Amino acid sequence: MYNVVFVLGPPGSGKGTICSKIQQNLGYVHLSAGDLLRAERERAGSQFGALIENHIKNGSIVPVEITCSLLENAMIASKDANGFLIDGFPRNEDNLEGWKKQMGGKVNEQFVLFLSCPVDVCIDRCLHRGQGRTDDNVESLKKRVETYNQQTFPIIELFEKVGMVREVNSERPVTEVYDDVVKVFATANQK
Ligand SMILES: Nc1ncnc2c1ncn2[C@@H]1O[C@H](COP(=O)(O)OP(=O)(O)OP(=O)(O)O)[C@@H](O)[C@H]1O
Ligand SMILES: Nc1ccn([C@@H]2O[C@H](COP(=O)(O)O)[C@@H](O)[C@H]2O)c(=O)n1
Ligand SMILES: [Mg+2]
Repeated sequence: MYNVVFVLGPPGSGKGTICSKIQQNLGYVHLSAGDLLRAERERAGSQFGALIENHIKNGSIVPVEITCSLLENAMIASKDANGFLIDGFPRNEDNLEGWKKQMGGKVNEQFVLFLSCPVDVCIDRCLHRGQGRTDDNVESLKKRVETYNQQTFPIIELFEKVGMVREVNSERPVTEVYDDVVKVFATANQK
């Protein structure tokens, strides 16, 4: 059974940055739902390229059947990992229900790492990220934040109700954020 940690937080809260450090040091494999969708968008012959780009530009959420299959295929391709960091998923009810349907019984969900950071700081980070993302502009960011507030935060609250959320304030320098995240993993893995 795969160990899974969901990593959630507003756009630009530092999910990818922290996940890549955990991957380097703790042996978890980092799977970013957004990165997998961007790779599928670029894949020659994909039937989903235009649909994915439309959702990404509008900050809306791609149907779970597409995203969950990309995640499961990536997990199968790294089946010897200690565990997986599922970055940016589940983002809404459709994601959560689809995941349960497709992955229920196949995974051990350890906890949800919630990187909390004020939205104005997050937006500023995205606008200065310099990766040429088609959604790092003021118009798309407004929509992404709205989607986060209306659809993703309620999912975090659902996980909170069942005691699965570990919140780390990611407004601080990366080294400080990472130190706290390592403590969260140490506690979870000593059980
Ligand atoms: N703690 C931090 N302090 C300052 N800058 C940070 C911090 N964490 C990440 N950054 C920077 O902010 C930008 C966004 O970080 P990152 O891509 O990790 O966020 P994300 O949560 O994955 O965003 P998205 O949801 O848009 O994919 C990057 O340029 C990154 O270098
Ligand atoms: N579960 C998800 C995750 C992402 N998306 C789409 O990708 C965009 C970028 O995601 P990042 O995590 O890389 O910021 C996001 O705004 C969505 O359009 C998705 O549909 N479902
Ligand atoms: Mg990211």
